[in-house]
Amino acid sequence: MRVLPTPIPDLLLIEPRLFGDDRGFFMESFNEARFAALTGCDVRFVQDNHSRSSRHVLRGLHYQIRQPQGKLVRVVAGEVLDVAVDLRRSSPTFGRWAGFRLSAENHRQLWLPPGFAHGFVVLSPSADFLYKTTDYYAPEHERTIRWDDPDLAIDWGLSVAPALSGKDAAAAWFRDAEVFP
Ligand SMILES: Cc1cn([C@H]2C[C@H](O)[C@@H](COP(=O)(O)OP(=O)(O)O[C@H]3O[C@H](C)C(=O)[C@H](O)[C@H]3O)O2)c(=O)[nH]c1=O
Repeated sequence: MRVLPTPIPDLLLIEPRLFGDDRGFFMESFNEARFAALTGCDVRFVQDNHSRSSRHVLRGLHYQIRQPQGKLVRVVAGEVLDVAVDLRRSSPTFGRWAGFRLSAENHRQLWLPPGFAHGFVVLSPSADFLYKTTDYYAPEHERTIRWDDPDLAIDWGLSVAPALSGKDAAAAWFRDAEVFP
């Protein structure tokens, strides 16, 4: 397992160690002790999620303002552009975004600590997105920010309009969003 730095210091890109042979491959997709040793993050995951989306579906930007969730995300089929936005007002990278291609081919994972908005857009015909969270889903605390917010100016690499849920189509502007201290 390798931990790669990102433009936002607390966001970590993780490359698990792959053991390939003539049958295919094996990898430990998560190892608590190794994760803690390599990231310095001693976390407890309480929920595993799995979503499947077709090309150009964009889910996000989502976060929980209370019971904020740390997320360890990965793709097991297809490819996405995964985006995190720093919503911690005290952070030197407040309002900054960073995007990473996660795919079944590169096996890369992204660790987002609590305090980030998260979203992804599907680049392949379909994508299966798996992630662990450090707190439970709490819809009453969920907040959304528009994918196309002009102040964030996220480059999703899209040449067509994304497919959004009603909730995401009606998301808040970043300037009006509740953020973290
Ligand atoms: C997130 C979640 C959803 N649900 C139910 C609620 C809805 O009836 C249905 C679909 O929910 P939603 O449209 O919010 O799903 P996504 O758009 O994939 O939301 C997720 O997408 C972005 C990328 C994230 O980072 C968050 O983890 C999460 O907000 O699943 C649950 O029962 N438990 C859950 O943890």
